[in-house]
Amino acid sequence: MAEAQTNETVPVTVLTGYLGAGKTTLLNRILSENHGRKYAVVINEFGELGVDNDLVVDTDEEVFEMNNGCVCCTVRGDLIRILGGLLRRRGRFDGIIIETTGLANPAPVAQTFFVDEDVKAKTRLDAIVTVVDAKHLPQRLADSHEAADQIAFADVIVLNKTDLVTPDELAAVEARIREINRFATIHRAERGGVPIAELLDRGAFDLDRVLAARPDFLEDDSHEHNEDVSSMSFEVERPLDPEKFNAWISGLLATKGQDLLRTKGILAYANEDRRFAFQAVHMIADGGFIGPWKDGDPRRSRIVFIGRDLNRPQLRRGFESCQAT
Ligand SMILES: Nc1nc2c(ncn2[C@@H]2O[C@H](COP(=O)(O)OP(=O)(O)OP(=O)(O)O)[C@@H](O)[C@H]2O)c(=O)[nH]1
Repeated sequence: MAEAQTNETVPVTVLTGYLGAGKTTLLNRILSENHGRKYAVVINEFGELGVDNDLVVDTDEEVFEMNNGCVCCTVRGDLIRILGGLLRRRGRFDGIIIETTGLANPAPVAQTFFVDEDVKAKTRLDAIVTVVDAKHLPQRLADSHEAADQIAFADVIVLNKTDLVTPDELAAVEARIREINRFATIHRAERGGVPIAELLDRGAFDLDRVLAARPDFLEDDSHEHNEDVSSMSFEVERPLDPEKFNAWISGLLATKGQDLLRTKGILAYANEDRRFAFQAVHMIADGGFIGPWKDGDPRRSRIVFIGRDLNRPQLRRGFESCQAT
C-alpha cells in the first residue's frame, strides 16, 4: 500500500491571481475544510518583510515560505529545492498547493513541472487556479498585463468578491474573462466559497492545449514585470495606538488608495495579546484579531505596501507616528 502510494505522482495546484484578489482567503478555506486530505503549501510572497505566513490559518499542514522575489523568476531555484525536499517525504501529504505572488506570471511556474526532470517524474500539474477580484478586474486589465496572463493560463477561475459588484457588473466582468480564456471553468464566489472538489484534483491542466496556444511554452521563460510596482515594508518596536493607526491609515487610503494596490500589516496594539491583521486592496480595507503572538516571536508591528509611487520616508514616518506614547 505504502509502496503503491509512493509510486504515484503528486498533484500540484498553482493558485494564482492579482494582488489582493483573494488567494489566501481561498487557501485558508481549503486548509480549514474537513476534506480528509492533507496538503503541503508553498507560499511565495512579494515584499521585503513576510506577513503572509501570519495570515494563513494555523493547521498541521506543512507551510513553506519563499520571500523576496517572484516565483516566476528569481526564486524558481528555491521552488525546485522546496519541491525536492517535499518529494522526499511524499507519503505525508496528498497534494501540493503553490500560492504565487499577485504579480507572478503562471507560465514559468507551470514550466517548472515539465522542464525539471526530477520534479516532472514525481509530480503532475493538476490545475492552475486563478482568483479574480470582480470589483477591480476592469482596472487591472487596463493597467497591468499580469492580470490578463493569469486569466489566460487558468484552468479554473474563481470569480471572487461578487458581493462588491452589481449583477450587471458581474456579467460584464465574466464576459471580459471569457474573451481572454474560452476554456477555463468559472466559479462565481464570495470569499472563495467554491466546493473544494471543484478546485483540487481536477486533472484540468492540459499541456497539449497550452502548446497549441503557445508553442514556445516549454522553452520561453522570458517575461516582464510591471516595473512601476514596488513593495515597501516597515517595522516598529513599540506597540501601536489603534486610534492613531486608524486615523493615519484611513487618511492614507483616502488620498493614496488609487496607487496602493495592496496593504498588509500584522500589528501589535498596546495592551493586547493578540495580533491584529490589517488588510486593504486600494481603498477597501478590513482587519481583525488573529491568534496570539507566538512564543519567542518579537511583538513588533509590520506593514507592507505594494503599489506605485510609494514615498518611503513619508510612509515610514506615518507608521512610526502610530506608536503609543
Ligand atoms: N468583500 C470581499 N472581500 C474579500 C473577498 N475575498 C477576500 N476578501 C478580502 O480581500 C482582501 C485580500 O484577500 P486575500 O485573500 O488576502 O488576497 P490575496 O490574493 O491572497 O492577496 P495577496 O497575497 O496580497 O496578493 C482581504 O482583506 C480579504 O478579507 C470577497 O469575496 N469579498
